[in-house]
Amino acid sequence: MSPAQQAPRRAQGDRRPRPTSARRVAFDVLRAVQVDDAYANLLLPTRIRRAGLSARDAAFATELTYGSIRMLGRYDAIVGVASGRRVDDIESDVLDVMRLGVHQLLGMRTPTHAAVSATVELAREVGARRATGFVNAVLRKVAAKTDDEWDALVTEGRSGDALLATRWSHPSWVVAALRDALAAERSRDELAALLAADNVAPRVQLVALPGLATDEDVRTATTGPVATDGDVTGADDVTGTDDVTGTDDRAGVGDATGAAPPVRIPVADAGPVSPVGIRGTAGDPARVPGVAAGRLRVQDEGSQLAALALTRSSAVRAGERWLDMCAGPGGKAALLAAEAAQGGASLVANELVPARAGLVRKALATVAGDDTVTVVEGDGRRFGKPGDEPFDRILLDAPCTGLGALRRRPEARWRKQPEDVPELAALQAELLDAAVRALAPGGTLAYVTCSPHLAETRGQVDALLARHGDVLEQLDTAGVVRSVAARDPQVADGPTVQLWPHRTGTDAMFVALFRRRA
Ligand SMILES: C[S@@+](CC[C@H](N)C(=O)[O-])C[C@H]1O[C@@H](n2cnc3c(N)ncnc32)[C@H](O)[C@@H]1O
Repeated sequence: MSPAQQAPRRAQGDRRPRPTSARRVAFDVLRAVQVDDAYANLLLPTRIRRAGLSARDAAFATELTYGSIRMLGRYDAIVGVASGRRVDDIESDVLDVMRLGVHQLLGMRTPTHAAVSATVELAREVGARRATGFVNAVLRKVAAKTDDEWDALVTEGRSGDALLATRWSHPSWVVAALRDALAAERSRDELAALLAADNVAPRVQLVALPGLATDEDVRTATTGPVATDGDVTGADDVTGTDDVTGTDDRAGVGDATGAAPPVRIPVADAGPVSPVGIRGTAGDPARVPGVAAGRLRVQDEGSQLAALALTRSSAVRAGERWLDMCAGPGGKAALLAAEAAQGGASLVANELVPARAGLVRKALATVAGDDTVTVVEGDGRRFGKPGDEPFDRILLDAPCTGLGALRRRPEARWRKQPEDVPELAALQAELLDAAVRALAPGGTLAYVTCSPHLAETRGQVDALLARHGDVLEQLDTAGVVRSVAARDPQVADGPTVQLWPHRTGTDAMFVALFRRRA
């Protein structure tokens, strides 16, 4: 049993400060996510370091934190049934303690005694002493049933999106949005597999920057145990995701009617889908020499394909001018810069938020010199004014709901609201208008989102063509992505591309390519 699973015994009267346990780290991060709107993937590595957790306890804290946040909706339903109370009536710190306990019992298979006693101890430690009896009683009830039995109980009387939302711990509006996006490519029957994939911890993926990464970099990056996103302690671009290699054998859903065949997430470790991607990274990527030197970067392979779809859709002519309109924190800009340097093009990387522009500068510092890249700060909507020099290739990786990256951002599914969509869609449309203005005749525009929400993807493209169909021509994006990819990216035919985590093990990136008529 690891120290994380056993409450330390201390002599009476021992006044030394108690070492921070893995469970306490997970509790503190869960609280900060709820109360201060913190981001788990940014806060957790700091807290783990500060607590001095061993590698094993760090892994325990990571799974406990991420898993509890992802499965929060489902666990609240279980706590509601087990306690006989509305979760809204349970004090929030006590509820957080119980969420962590339920994840140990149902999500991590921690032995019942260890999970219950250590969670009761945690309640005491965080000042919820008054509730230790309640926590103990509820967790014992939870432990008395299997996950499948709980599934039947919490989904009883529910159907359609409400059933899927509870079973797979997604808000109903997100389930509906994902269903609509799959239905748009006649893949509605993949919904359960997608929802299940969103709940699997992603593995880190790296990009080997063209012209910079060496064979030795790639070799040293792939030797050793596989890391998940939570192991990333030092990379500034925490965009790693991966294959859905887990198998979730909880009774699943075949459709929204509640029939429950098991959902098997495909074991998709067929090697990288990006020609410059690396999967199966060894240990903490921040300690990989090529990453430390900036020749390799943590980056989801969907993001890599999106960037390469722009840079490799046609041969690069020396002297081309490229623009990354919304570049922060600089993941795609780094790949664009490496590609630009290879082809003799130059890149302007723009970002609205100064702190994020700083991250872009940092990302580009080791990739290309000032003759190749310029980082500028400001609103992307200012581009394309009369008299401005146009760009030959533009990447608009637009601010979006991020519903395509729910595996990596565990709290995102609970934080985004349906009301965010129209506001973001309006901004995306204005940025697209600016991109069209700024595009040179014959130039290529890549519109990219890490969201599959139709209002941000196909809907946005239809509206763009309605406004600018006279000057814009749609390219065969599916053909381009297939030609760029290292293996079949499993995308539907058509002028736009939607990647999916349950198919390719990438984020659900959307890509649409356009050419400005000469
Ligand atoms: C999806 S992220 C871009 C991710 C980036 N391409 C990468 O691969 O690392 C969108 C970025 O757009 C920025 N942004 C939001 N509104 C903007 C605007 N009006 N003009 C320019 N950038 C904006 C956000 O701050 C955010 O950094």
